[in-house]
Amino acid sequence: MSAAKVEVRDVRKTFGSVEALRGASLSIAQGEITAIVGDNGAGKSTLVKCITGLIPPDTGDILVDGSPVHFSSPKDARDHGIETVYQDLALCDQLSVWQNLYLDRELTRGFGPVQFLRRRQMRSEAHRLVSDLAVNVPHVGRPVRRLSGGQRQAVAIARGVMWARGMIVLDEPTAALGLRETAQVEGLIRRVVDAGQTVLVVSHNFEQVKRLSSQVWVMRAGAVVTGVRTADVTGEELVGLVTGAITAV
Ligand SMILES: Nc1ncnc2c1ncn2[C@@H]1O[C@H](COP(=O)(O)OP(=O)(O)OP(=O)(O)O)[C@@H](O)[C@H]1O
Repeated sequence: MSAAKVEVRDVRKTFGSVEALRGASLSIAQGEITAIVGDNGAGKSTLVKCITGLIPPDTGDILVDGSPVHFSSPKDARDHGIETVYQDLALCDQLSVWQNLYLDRELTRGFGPVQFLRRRQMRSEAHRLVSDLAVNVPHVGRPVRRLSGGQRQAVAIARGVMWARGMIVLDEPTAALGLRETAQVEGLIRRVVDAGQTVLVVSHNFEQVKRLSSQVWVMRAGAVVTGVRTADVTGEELVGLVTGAITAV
């Protein structure tokens, strides 16, 4: 299945007495970069976790390409074409770039219990992907621990591109990066969309949201309070929408 288009309708989630989501709704358009912004505690991570199968909503619907889905694990979301790049990146430091790209999804050949890794094929396909996306890594055989923060983020995104069949979710993709590496990762995110994927990005960086996204949803106190085309809003207005100083543009 592919996840070209995702819709969230009236999703609620409570943790004990905390209402993390109190009826959140939004839509994610195919082939675009959609951003979610909001202050600390607004519910962004919780909403993203519901979309990516990490936690189930209490009530409400998530629709993938128009059909309701019920994810009980990230694997369910992946089976629907949704790949997630979490802030911790989930890379294995001692393994190489290509081994990380195939982590837990290694290509094998053989019969029954006797399986061999297709190392050469994985390495060459990893090399092709990294070249096609112009990922800035020295070579795919290099251990990930020897890469910079930006290069590690790029490897994690490339892994998402490799396995996604429709949508990639990026949680604060450049939070830990300097200016130059941020620019490189933003370039990569644009190429992900050029390669036909849909991107959902959570970011605290309003300038980045302005540079990257076509649509932005604003969350406040567990609800999605407004959605605008990014071109129609200034950075200042975005800040106002997030804080509640303004309610519409
Ligand atoms: N596992 C949990 N147990 C209890 N409360 C939680 C849990 N996860 C989130 N919350 C609460 O739900 C609310 C929304 O949190 P969430 O992490 O979704 O916000 P956020 O917008 O992603 O914030 P931030 O930008 O700080 O990451 C907060 O009040 C938070 O404390």
